[in-house]
Amino acid sequence: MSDIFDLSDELGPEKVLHLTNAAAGLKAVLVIDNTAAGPSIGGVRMASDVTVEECARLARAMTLKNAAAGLPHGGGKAVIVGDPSVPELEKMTLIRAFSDAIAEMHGYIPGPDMGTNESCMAWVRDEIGRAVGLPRVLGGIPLDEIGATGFGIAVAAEVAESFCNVRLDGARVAIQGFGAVGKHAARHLIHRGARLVAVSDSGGTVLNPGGLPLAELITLKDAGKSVTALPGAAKDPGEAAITADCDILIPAARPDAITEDNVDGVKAQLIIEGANIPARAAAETALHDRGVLVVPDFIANAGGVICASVEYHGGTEATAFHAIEEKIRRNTNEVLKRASDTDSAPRTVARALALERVREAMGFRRFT
Ligand SMILES: NC(=O)C1=CN([C@@H]2O[C@H](COP(=O)(O)OP(=O)(O)OC[C@H]3O[C@@H](n4cnc5c(N)ncnc54)[C@H](OP(=O)(O)O)[C@@H]3O)[C@@H](O)[C@H]2O)C=CC1
Ligand SMILES: O=C(O)CCC(=O)C(=O)O
Repeated sequence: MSDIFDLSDELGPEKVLHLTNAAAGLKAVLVIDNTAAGPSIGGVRMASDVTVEECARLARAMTLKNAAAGLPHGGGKAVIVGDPSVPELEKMTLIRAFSDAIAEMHGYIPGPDMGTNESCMAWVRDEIGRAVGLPRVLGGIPLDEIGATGFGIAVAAEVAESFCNVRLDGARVAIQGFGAVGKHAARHLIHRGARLVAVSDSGGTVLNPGGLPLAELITLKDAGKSVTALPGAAKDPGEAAITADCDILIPAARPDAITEDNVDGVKAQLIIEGANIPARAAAETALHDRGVLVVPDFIANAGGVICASVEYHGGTEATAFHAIEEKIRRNTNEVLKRASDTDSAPRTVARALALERVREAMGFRRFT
């Protein structure tokens, strides 16, 4: 970064905080991007190689996502440097130290993201009194456990059927990342007639053109194993899910999974972005130019934050699913229709729609 304000533009970030606590081994970053529409909501990511830039890009994605979904919340995100699979006591210490460090940052409401879950959010709430994606016993709606985002992905895919040549019934689906988003997206797409042909996690990829067994894959993950432990499937140690022979690709892991280097190998005709910022801009442009329909992250994966917002405002699980279905169906349809009418990339249209809402909200502030 050549200038410390390189990350800034007219929207934000409002705050970029480095949080450290040597005694607890804490190294974390919080980015509150924009709070014009209300206090920011966004997940807490725990991974060994997270950066300030990744956090800022994710926080901006939340600003756009929350605005596109019409939520009374701005965007923020936090990252904690660390291995999410450390023993529970170690993880709890880190999460509690992180919570303590953000206690006064009332413009940020933490939720779960990669490497954190409902229990982590319970520890955050215990420390500072605010968090979403809480366990049921605390009155929360455990958004990862119920698969709020995966459900929204399937709704987006259903809408996308009308804008491309892919039919969910019989479609071959490849999923990168088999965590909270990936496995529930798989479940809901299979329910709609699709066949899972490739799945990956950090251990590698398993492939079977005849279909992979969802229940067995989930059992392996629940037992702390990699999907590559599945017997009887072809295996690849790397990122073969991205270039697998399939009709629908769901990237549901880390940012920048689809790049200029692998985009030519992508065979899917429809990509529903489950992860945040899973494709480099140039790669997404190349896909659009080739006629591949890409439903952008902040439209397709809004299920989690819609659920989080419903929880924060006292709603029920049933209300959350209703809101996810209604908002994602309407937004995906609006974005894909406008994109088709104007021959534009869906992301261009979606961004304009979200920015319009953020700017309108900013117009009500004393300092806009
Ligand atoms: N949870 C939610 O509601 C939402 C999540 N998202 C985004 O979706 C993505 C996934 O989140 P979530 O499912 O919650 O995270 P989880 O931590 O539950 O799962 C992440 C999955 O990705 C896998 N993974 C990590 N690195 C790689 C890699 N290089 N190649 C393939 N797989 C990999 C992990 O493997 P392993 O199991 O081996 O660790 C794990 O299966 C993130 O980008 C997140 O920001 C977006 C909206 C909402
Ligand atoms: O607040 C949450 O945990 C869910 C929202 C989120 O982080 C996301 O959509 O990426």
